[in-house]
Amino acid sequence: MSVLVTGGAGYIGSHMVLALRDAGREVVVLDNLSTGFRGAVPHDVPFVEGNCGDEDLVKSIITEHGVSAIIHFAGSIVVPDSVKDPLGYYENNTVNSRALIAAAVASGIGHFIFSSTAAVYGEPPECPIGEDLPLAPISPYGTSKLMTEYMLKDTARAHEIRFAALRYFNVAGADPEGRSGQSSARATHLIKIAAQAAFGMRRHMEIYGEDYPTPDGTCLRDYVHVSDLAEAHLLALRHLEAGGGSLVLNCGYGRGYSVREVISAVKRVSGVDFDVRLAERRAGDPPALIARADAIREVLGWRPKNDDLDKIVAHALSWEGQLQRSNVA
Ligand SMILES: NC(=O)c1ccc[n+]([C@@H]2O[C@H](COP(=O)([O-])OP(=O)(O)OC[C@H]3O[C@@H](n4cnc5c(N)ncnc54)[C@H](O)[C@@H]3O)[C@@H](O)[C@H]2O)c1
Ligand SMILES: O=c1ccn([C@@H]2O[C@H](COP(=O)(O)OP(=O)(O)O[C@H]3O[C@H](CO)[C@H](O)[C@H](O)[C@H]3O)[C@@H](O)[C@H]2O)c(=O)[nH]1
Repeated sequence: MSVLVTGGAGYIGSHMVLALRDAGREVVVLDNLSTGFRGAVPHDVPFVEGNCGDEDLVKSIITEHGVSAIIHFAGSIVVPDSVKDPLGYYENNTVNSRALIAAAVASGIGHFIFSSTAAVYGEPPECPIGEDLPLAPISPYGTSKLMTEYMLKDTARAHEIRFAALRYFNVAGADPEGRSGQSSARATHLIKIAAQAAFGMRRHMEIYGEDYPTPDGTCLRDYVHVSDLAEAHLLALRHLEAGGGSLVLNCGYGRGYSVREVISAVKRVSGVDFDVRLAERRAGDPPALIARADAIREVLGWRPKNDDLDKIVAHALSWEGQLQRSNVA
């Protein structure tokens, strides 16, 4: 029995493919390569280039590869882009997810794991953020993801399918063995940008606002290592396969670091004192997003191995170095 990974050529999906293979599972990847890289998927893993919203294609992959579970990473992920192009985001994140879920139901798939996000909470009234806080996304990106959570909940009531929606906080780092990492040069994420600055690929970087109500005035985020996140999906898959019920869980460590603390860590670990400037606040950035993280540990027995900011930064830098060497070569 095989696991279908949509978006498996992307940043998080490629780490999932590695984790599944390391666990001895059969995998097939479906990705349209809009932001992913063919080279991120090992050559001995079956790869189909196409749209996860193509129901007939998904059904044929399920039949051909004997798929028993789907892990769905495919989607569009840049929050400000979703504000400029809401219908594009609803199309790719919600409409295509609907088609994927329909293909799963029609093909008798019993287990479905979905990449949700802390963005479903919007600007939460309290922090750390428990799963039971109000769901009030403030961007089309967050809403497009929440709508997929709702579709899964309703579908699981009506059909023989159970799901896990994992609400990721800030995903960062790279495979500790150097097999994958965040490859998109256009990435907007803080640690990726700071790593690019450390390698001289940017002349400087900016801090978006230092007048937030936080200890040093910059935003607090809960940075979770991408390999720990992949491990959480494996545990969620085992939970569903063992007959466990559907789940909605935060995936973070429950500790926040400020933008300044992250930049200091990148400077300390890289040994490079790159230029950092102060800029205006970026629209839509909540001051603090920190997970209440006990449920995932209790329910799934998740024991992250990389819960350490310097380690996350070291792995991100190591991957950035590999990327740079391969671009120069
Ligand atoms: N990176 C984060 O911090 C973060 C946080 C919360 C949630 N997420 C979610 O995790 C998932 C993966 O994010 P990522 O950071 O790896 O992004 P990514 O852009 O690296 O990966 C997305 C992958 O999906 C593919 N894709 C996009 N639309 C597709 C479609 N219609 N059909 C087939 N393939 C398609 C892309 O080519 C890419 O390989 C996304 O759903 C995202 O919303 C990410
Ligand atoms: O060059 C930069 C980049 C980021 N930041 C700041 O660093 C913090 C983290 O920003 P990221 O862009 O790395 O991450 P976000 O918190 O905006 O968002 C990420 O996490 C969210 C959930 O927490 C969503 O899932 C979203 O998809 C994902 O990009 C923010 O305060 C941001 O303003 C800077 O100061 N300078």
